[in-house]
Amino acid sequence: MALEIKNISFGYKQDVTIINNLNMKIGIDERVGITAPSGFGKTTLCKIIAGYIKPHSGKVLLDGKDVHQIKGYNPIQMIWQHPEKSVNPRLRMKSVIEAGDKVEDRVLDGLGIERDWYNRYPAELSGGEMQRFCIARALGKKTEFIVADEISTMLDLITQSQIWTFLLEEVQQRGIGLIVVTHSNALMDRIATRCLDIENMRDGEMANSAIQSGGA
Ligand SMILES: Nc1ncnc2c1ncn2[C@@H]1O[C@H](COP(=O)(O)OP(=O)(O)OP(=O)(O)O)[C@@H](O)[C@H]1O
Repeated sequence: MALEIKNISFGYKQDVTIINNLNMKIGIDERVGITAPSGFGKTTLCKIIAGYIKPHSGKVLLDGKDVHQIKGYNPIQMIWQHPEKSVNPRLRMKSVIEAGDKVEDRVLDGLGIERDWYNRYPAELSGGEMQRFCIARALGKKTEFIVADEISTMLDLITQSQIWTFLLEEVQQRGIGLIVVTHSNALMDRIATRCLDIENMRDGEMANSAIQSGGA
C-alpha cells in the first residue's frame, strides 16, 4: 500500500501557483514529516492529499486508485490544526464520533476520552479534549493514512506528549502511514522516518530523495 502524489499543481488564484508539479511516494510503513516556511502551502498540500481540494492537474493515488474518486469512508484521514473548525458545532460529541467509521474503545481509552464528554457540544470542551476526539475519529478501522497538520501546536507539553505517544504506537501497530506537518524540529526528530522540505523541491522532483530525518 502506497500513496503517490503525481505531478500535482495547484493555486487558489489563476495566476499564483502554490504547488508546482509536485511528486512524492509514501509507503504505509513510513512517517513522513513535511516542512516549509509559513504560507508555503503545507496545509493546502494536506487538503489535496486527503481529498478536500482537487488539484488543477495531477493525481493523488492510493494503491493506484485516485483518492478523489473514492466513495464512502475516506481511508486518508486528516487531523486539522484547529479541531473546533473541523466539527459541526450543532452536534453533540457522540454524534461527531459516530459519524465516521467505528472507533474502538481501546482508542478512546488510549486518548483519555471520558464518556461523559459525549453529551457535550464542541463549545463545551477544551481545545485538548476536542483534539483527542478528532484524533479518535480519524482512527477508524478502515484508515490507511493519517495526515496530521500541526495537530498539537496549541496544546500544553504534557497533552502533546500523551497524544503523540498514543498516535505513534497506534500507527506503528496497525500499519497506518503518517504524514506530519510541524514547525517543531524536536517533534519532527521524534516522529518522522523521513523529512521532506517542500520549499527546496525543484519542479517535478521526486520527494523520495529529500533529506532524511532521525527516526523515533
Ligand atoms: N481558501 C483560500 N483561498 C485563498 N488563498 C488561500 C486559501 N487558503 C490558503 N490560502 C493562501 O495559500 C497560501 C498557502 O497557505 P497554507 O495554509 O497552505 O500555508 P502553510 O504552509 O500551511 O502555512 P502555515 O505554516 O502558516 O500554516 C497562503 O498564502 C494562504 O494565504
